[in-house]
Amino acid sequence: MKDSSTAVSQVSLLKQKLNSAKLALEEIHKDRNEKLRTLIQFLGHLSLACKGQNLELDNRLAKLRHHLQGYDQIDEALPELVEIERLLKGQYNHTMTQLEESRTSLSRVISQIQRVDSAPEEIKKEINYFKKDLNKPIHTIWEYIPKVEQVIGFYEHILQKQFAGTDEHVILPQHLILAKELAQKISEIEFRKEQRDQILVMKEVLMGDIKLNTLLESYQTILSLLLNNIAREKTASQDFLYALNDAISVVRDVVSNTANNNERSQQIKSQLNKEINLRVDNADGILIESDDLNALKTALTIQLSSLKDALSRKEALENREQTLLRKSIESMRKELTSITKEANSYKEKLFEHQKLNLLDPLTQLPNRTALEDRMEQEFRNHKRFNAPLWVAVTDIDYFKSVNDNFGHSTGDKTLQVIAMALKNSLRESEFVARYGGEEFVLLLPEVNEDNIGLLLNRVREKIKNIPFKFKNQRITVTLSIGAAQVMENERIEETFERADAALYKAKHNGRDRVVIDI
Ligand SMILES: Nc1nc2c(ncn2[C@@H]2O[C@H](COP(=O)(O)OP(=O)(O)OP(=O)(O)O)[C@@H](O)[C@H]2O)c(=O)[nH]1
Repeated sequence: MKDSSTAVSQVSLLKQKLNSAKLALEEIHKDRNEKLRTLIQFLGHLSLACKGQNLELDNRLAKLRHHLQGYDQIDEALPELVEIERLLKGQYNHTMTQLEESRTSLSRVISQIQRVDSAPEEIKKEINYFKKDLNKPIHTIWEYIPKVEQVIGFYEHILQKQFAGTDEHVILPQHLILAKELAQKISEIEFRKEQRDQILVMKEVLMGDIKLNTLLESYQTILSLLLNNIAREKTASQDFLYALNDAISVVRDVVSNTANNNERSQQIKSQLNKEINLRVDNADGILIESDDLNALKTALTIQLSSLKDALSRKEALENREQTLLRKSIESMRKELTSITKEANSYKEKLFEHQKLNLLDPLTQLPNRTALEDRMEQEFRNHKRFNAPLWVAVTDIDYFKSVNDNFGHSTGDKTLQVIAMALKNSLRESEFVARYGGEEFVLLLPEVNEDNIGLLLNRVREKIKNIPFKFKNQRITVTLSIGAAQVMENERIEETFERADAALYKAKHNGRDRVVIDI
């Protein structure tokens, strides 16, 4: 009985121990599973980090993760671990060799950059430091990447500098057209005497093989010359206005001073008049009242001396007044003379300017604006007097070849000679203007239909016979001319268009001829 109860208690003790052993085992399992999970996670990250570097390593890491999923397969995982360790070592050596190779090629690149002479000094210094630093070994790819970035930075710097310094931008056909147009425009603008040489040089450059930068610089220079001229004109008119303003203030001061003086004089004068009247009244009273001649004499003498005194004060006052007035008039006259002079010179300048605005600066012939004015005027006369009026448009033949073969300045001189010859071949009442480029327009009033052909052919022959000699070569320059007469109920602009169309025909039919639109 005693034994059985001992056995029961022993069994119960053993049960207890078994239970607690079970619990402890569960605890160990739990702990192991957690550690395995962490290990698998770690392997997952490791696989990701190594992915793509070595295919075998990738596979083995995946296998290892798989083995570790089950406790039973842990033993199978051990040989995998040894293999992975071997592969990792190999991978490390491979990476180190690659890094060393990359470091050597980076050194080569940097030596090449060092050879770029145009590199800025500060960059050259930085490159030197960088090259020294590159002698130290590189252990990881993460040390290598910033170095590559630095080299790219050096390249960028040098390229930027080179692009900024270069003026070899590509010049396109439209740039050349712009350059020619600019040359043309500046021949139509009147520049100041001291600016003309600069403009001539610029024109020559613009007509030649120009670079884009030079074209931009020319635009900039012309703009600043024009702005400078505008500013000068503004200053001239401002100066005149200031002078006018000063003169007006002086005159206003003189007038107001004179008015003040006058007022004061008037007051003194009226006092003096009162005093004089009083003295005369007193003298009257004395004459009436006095019986004694001696007393009368004495009293009158006193009154007369006071009267004399008042009169001489009045005279002095009037003299002073006159002097002041003379002075005022004199200073006003001076101011007016000076302002008249100023106004005259300003008027002259304006007139000159107006004249210049109507003149073509190269040929000194009336320009297109002047032509438009004259056309209106001639058209009015034609309407009023019912007299014939002709418009002739003329253009130099193959003028481009003069420029191309002998230079633009020879072209300019040719234009000047032809312009003069055209002007000299016309009568006083006739008119010629430079319409633009190598085109001229003639207005011919009072020429009848029978004579127009003769007249224009004479002009054409005259130009053809000018003995031009360029580079020791005798050159004949010819004109093509188109003409039309103003018809009834026609605007002069329409006549112009018909004359222009006739010129086109003259060109088309072989040039050096006159075509009249009838
Ligand atoms: N030197 C100079 N040349 C000018 C001026 N204005 C226009 N030209 C030139 O005149 C030439 C006109 O050429 P085109 O319109 O081709 O005519 P073209 O050579 O005269 O030939 P056709 O008119 O067909 O007979 C261009 O080369 C212009 O540059 C100027 O003020 N000075």
